[in-house]
Amino acid sequence: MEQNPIGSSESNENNQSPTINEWSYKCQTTNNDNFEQTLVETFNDSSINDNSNAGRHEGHSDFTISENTQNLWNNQYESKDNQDNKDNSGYRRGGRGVFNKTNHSRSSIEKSWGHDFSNNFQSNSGNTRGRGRGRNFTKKFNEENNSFGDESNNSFNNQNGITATGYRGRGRGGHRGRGGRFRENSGGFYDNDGDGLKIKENKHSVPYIPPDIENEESIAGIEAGLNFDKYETIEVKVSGTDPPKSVTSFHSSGLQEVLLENLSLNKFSTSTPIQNYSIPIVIAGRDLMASAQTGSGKTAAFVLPILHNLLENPTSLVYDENHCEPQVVIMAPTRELVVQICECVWKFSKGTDIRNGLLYGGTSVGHQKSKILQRGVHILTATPGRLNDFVEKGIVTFSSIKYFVLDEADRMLQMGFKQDIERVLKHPTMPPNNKRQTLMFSATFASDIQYMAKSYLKPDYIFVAVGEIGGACKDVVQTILQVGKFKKKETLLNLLKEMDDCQGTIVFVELKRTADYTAAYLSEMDFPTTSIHGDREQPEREQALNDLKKKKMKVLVATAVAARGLDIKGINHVVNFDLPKTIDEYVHRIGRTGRLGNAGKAISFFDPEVDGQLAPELIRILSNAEQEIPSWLNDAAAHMCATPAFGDFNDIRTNVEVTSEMVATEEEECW
Ligand SMILES: Nc1ncnc2c1ncn2[C@@H]1O[C@H](COP(=O)(O)OP(=O)(O)OP(=O)(O)O)[C@@H](O)[C@H]1O
Repeated sequence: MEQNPIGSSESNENNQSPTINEWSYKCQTTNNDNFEQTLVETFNDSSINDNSNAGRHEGHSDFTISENTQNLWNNQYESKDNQDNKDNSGYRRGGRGVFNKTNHSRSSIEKSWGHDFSNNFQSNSGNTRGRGRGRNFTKKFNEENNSFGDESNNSFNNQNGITATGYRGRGRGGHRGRGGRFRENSGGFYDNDGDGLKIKENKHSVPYIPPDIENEESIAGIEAGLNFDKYETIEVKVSGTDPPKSVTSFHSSGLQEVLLENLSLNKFSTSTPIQNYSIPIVIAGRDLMASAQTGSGKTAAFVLPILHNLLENPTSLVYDENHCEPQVVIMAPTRELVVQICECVWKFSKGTDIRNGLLYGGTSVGHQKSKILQRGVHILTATPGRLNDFVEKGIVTFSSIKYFVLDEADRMLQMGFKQDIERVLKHPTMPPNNKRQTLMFSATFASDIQYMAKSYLKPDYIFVAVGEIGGACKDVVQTILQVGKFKKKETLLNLLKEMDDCQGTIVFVELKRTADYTAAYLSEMDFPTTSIHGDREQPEREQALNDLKKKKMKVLVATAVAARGLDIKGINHVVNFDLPKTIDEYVHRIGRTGRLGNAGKAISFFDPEVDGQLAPELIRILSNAEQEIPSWLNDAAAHMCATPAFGDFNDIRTNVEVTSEMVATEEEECW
């Protein structure tokens, strides 16, 4: 097994000798002066040894580590500011952060700081420059083993310019036995996670090791809702020569017994139309382009027949200490989505010899490399940037490929990803399309993308469309409100207040900083809120989703990064605080609710000054999904159609003044 890390930045996590009593702090400004101040403090407190993953940050030192581990938490810390901030969300206002030891109980701190206090310490207050005396105690105390061992990330982030970064100690209290984590935030450092991103603030230099897929419970899917039976009534169109006949159930599909057992373990009793059509097509060895509405089970529709075929015709895995040859590559546009797909593969391949691998950015290259090289992988699920990184290094080659799958295929073939997909498909080791099976799935498939996608498929590929291609899920009640930009905040707040319970709400915004501000604002208004966007570090992104899943947070504010594919139980509302640029994106966003026959609600703020060009398409989507169309929207659409510029649909926001740093660019968001 390959033990050596790739790249120098990983050396920290592989250094076996703990830096027991040594703590290094860097307080760096993120402004252009490149001011850097490094504070190095050495503590000789032997009691720290056992829990030396604990770390801390401070702008100015008025903090001392207590005498022993127990005292560390017995003498609790409290933020004076916290009383005012009422922050339960991981978002914090005010940058003073003077934390004093008090005799408060730990639980009171957890309560007042929120679960995420050490994970995401951010000042959003705008007038705290120079006063950044806060510090972040970076490890929560684990009462079970008397040590510090959570996944917090050593960050103190004052948005006014000072960012303290910490070198987490290493030792026995660690995160799965590895060492600490180092965060650079000065703007002058390259990360080495291979996800293709350039210098980016707020990224770990020593990458994150994500948790392994844990258990069935943690990845349990959504349960079928009352409208599940309506799937039967949806019209299905199939084109292509001699398409294999569809089936009517999992049992009649001829899937291997072990897969049927796993289906029943996962409460998949009735198959959905896309599964009924895709399973026989893939089993028969045909290429497939398939479209079906959001939340209707497309993932299982490709995972199950692939697993079946691998089990029916097993071939030896090729791998050694330097490289591996997956037999299946599944690609998807976002990190969180590839994790989810891999979980699906994992739960259906249980009890078989199928080995799964996962590659995505924002995580440790060394860890992922050692994982896939340890035992080889049949099925590799990956984001494009990280996969190409591994391909360029020769760690992954494609000579054994039997299946190539693009989930969210239309997105994968658009700008930002297309080149990466081509690099994979044109790799010298990749079998040509007549020597592999290629499968493409999405809820949306614009005709130009379909046309482009054809070139990657065998000429006799099958096209399956369940319902309207690109249509919205009819189980989502869509409401469009006319809201100008200055009224959005207030309208959002009122909406949340009017809900019986806003648990499970995703608020979509266009800009990363809007995501931060909105999340901070809602937190202050007593709605536990977290956020996900491209500037958040990977552990924070995963934490945000977990917090929503586990109902620690009620609201998730998200950019495009969460628009596609994410399957989270209990999402009852989607709010488009900002409408997206394209109607397809709208369909995917509102599809985060109303999944698998469950009811959902989507409320969108339509700002006539910005969203006008979306009106005609919005009306089409609403009308096809049998939704109410406000008369003012008809007027807006009529006005737009009369405007000569109409038709330049992908360019609807060119009149908005935004700088490149403000925009959550698709590439950045989706990798
Ligand atoms: N036949 C089934 N029986 C029970 N649950 C199912 C079935 N098929 C899928 N599911 C569950 O339904 C949910 C939605 O499935 P999935 O995420 O594959 O939808 P999708 O069509 O890919 O959606 P999107 O277009 O948003 O990516 C998941 O929680 C999945 O576990």
